[in-house]
Amino acid sequence: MKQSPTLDNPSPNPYTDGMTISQLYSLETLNERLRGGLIVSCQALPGEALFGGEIMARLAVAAERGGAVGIRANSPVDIAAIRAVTSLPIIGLFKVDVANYDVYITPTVKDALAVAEAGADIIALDATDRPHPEGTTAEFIAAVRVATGLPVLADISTFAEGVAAQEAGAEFISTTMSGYTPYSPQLEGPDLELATRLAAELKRPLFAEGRIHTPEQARAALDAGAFAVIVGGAITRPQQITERFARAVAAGK
Ligand SMILES: CC(=O)N[C@H](C=O)[C@@H](O)[C@H](O)[C@H](O)COP(=O)(O)O
Repeated sequence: MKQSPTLDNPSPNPYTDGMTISQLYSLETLNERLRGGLIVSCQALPGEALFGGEIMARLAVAAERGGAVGIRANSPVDIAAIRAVTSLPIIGLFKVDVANYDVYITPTVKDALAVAEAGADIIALDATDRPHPEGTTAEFIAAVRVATGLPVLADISTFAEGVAAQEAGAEFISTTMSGYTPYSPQLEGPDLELATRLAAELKRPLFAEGRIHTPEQARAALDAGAFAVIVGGAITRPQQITERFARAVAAGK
């Protein structure tokens, strides 16, 4: 039986074999491994109680043991720490603020290269129609694919952005940004309507992501046609989970 990697007994790390940017998985293998599965996003920003690569690595190990088929992670430090303890596919991103721009998920080619060098298998980036610091959204997607040699996951907020990202060459599309651009619906739960419409339209795999808070919602996203689901806060952000419980408890006072 395959032993789950642990912090004390990590998986072999292909990124220490003298390679900088390398592809652990072919696109075909990534598709096979991720199809129909749960990807767990392990993220904490500076200022959050769980911030730090070692803690994110522990969350990733817990997610793998629980049945996750992939991990989504932010920053080269966190990605490298997670890469050292798991061989699950990693969707990597780098949240960086750029002056005068609203986009912050892997906004430049330099950020994408840092994510690739840390050991990510897929580069997640903002593929909304908002201004990007390095050319149009389509030009940026193409530049990241060429520079890193890795597949791109386009974080979009609308149907049109999803279609445009596929046309620009993105290998995967995710509904990540629905609710986080001023022109997309501001829903409390997941945007399952967007997932349904895009899954029916796109040839490339569509991930449902954003505010999936229950196993039932995750299942509903797959039933709506999503290729896989990405769940973050509901699994890995205890402060958010506590806040929901605390609100519910307070409501009964
Ligand atoms: C909008 C944005 O910046 N989303 C980020 C993308 O990486 C993360 O903060 C989210 O946690 C992730 O998308 C998963 O979503 P949720 O935590 O709701 O399950």
